[in-house]
Amino acid sequence: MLEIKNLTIGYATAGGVVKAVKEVNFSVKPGQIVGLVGESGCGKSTALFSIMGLIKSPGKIMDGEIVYNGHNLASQTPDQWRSIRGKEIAMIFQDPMTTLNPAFRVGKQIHEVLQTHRVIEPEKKGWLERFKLRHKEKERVLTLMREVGISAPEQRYEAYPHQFSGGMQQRILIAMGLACNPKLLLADEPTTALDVTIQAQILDLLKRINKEHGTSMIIVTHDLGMAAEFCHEVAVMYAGQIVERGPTELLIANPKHPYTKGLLQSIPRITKTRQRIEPIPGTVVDLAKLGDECAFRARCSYASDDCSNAVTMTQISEEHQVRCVLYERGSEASGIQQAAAHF
Ligand SMILES: Nc1ncnc2c1ncn2[C@@H]1O[C@H](COP(=O)(O)OP(=O)(O)OP(=O)(O)O)[C@@H](O)[C@H]1O
Repeated sequence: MLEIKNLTIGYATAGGVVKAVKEVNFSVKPGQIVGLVGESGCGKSTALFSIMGLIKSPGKIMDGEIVYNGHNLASQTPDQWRSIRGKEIAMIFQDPMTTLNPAFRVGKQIHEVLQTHRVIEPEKKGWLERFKLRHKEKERVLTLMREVGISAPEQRYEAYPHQFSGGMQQRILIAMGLACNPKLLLADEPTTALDVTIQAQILDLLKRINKEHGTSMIIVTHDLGMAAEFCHEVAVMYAGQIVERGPTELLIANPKHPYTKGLLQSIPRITKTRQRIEPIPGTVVDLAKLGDECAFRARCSYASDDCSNAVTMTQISEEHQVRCVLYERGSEASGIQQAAAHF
């Protein structure tokens, strides 16, 4: 359904071009949920926004393809992009308060998505037909509100965003995303602004939508624990590159990259009392200063001189890939493979 091929996105800055996304490859199959996971500044949102055609200057797609159902979106005109945005591919943003317009009633805001894409085409232009169309569209809005768990939608249609809690506002955004029955839903940290119990409810809702409508999803999150529960596949990003990718169960049970391992060790677990959480030392490298070397080497306890060269993706098994010199072909000779075995 979606294949990202060798995608590189750069931002022009005073200090030169910063590659926020660098030679990224991943795919999404119909009905699949893929998680893009990593710390802040790793390029997750840039990768996600590019699929919606929302990279703005000084950002630019420098290389690669975004192939959606056989068409390369990266070479589309803004008009072509507009025709699929919201209809085929929709997006839920991180903070509902900045996405919803505080001056308009929520029902009207969901209604507007339907109007923009004309899911229900007017057969004729007479006043009766227009009245019937408006009625049908309002019914669709109420159905959407009910589907995302908003009770008494008839009354709440008329309410303003500030009259809803954070969780309910996020449900409104999900209803807007679903309005045109998209095949692919993109979510940028959809639960970050919510408290834990509400987070779980929103994730349950997204899971139900995925199961009932077969909607594929890409979820961007810094929380590997959340991705482990929610996604079929996980791609771990670091400094603009995917460093490990694979089916969730495989990747969680058998993480290969030191960064993935570090992310896993920093997840608190309530089942283990007095468990020691091991934060990853240091911070994400400054992308402007990054060359071809492994971007994680300064924070990695396994770093060696070999890490100063460009690192390619190594196929661990049919579906599991990792970008680390510990697993690169030829490393056996230098004995590094032994370190990997103990890792
Ligand atoms: N408008 C911009 N101008 C210059 N550089 C930018 C711009 N936007 C992003 N970047 C660069 O791209 C990098 C990746 O940003 P991006 O927002 O995609 O990361 P992220 O992993 O989604 O982080 P977050 O979770 O904080 O949104 C940033 O660290 C920054 O160096």
